[in-house]
Amino acid sequence: MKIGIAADHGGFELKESLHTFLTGLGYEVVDFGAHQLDKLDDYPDLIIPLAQAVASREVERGVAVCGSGVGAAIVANKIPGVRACLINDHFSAHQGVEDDDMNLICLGGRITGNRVAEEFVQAFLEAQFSGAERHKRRLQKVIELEKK
Ligand SMILES: O=C(CO)[C@H](O)[C@H](O)COP(=O)(O)O
Repeated sequence: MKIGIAADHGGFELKESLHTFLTGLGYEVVDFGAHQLDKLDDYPDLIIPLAQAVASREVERGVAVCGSGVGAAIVANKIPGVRACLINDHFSAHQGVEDDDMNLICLGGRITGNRVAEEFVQAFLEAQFSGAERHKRRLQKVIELEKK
């Protein structure tokens, strides 16, 4: 599975750590930056290219990190086809995929420790959309809204 990752300065260290973790698990990782720590980064500059790559399916899923994960989630969800969420618990990391077909996970580099973040990301990547009729029906309503 090809995974895209991106972070601003608030998420840089966690993104670097997750890059190593994901490579170790055998995932192909596409790093959309930042490629060095720059305290003047603007998170949309890093997260939009990642979100576009998720929407176009250049990468199958995305991991976006900023200081809190909030800005990353806000901007990623502006890209049609992206279903991003800030994740701070293990249950939502997999249930967000199983029920809602979440395709981009957002994390707070100033909130979540590296080891816990690894567990969230692994749960996210190993989860699959259930395909249950009720979830498909709800997802379709989200897709219809996006078209308006
Ligand atoms: O979390 C974020 C957005 O949601 C940013 O990483 C955070 O706002 C950056 O703050 P600063 O420029 O003060 O380092």
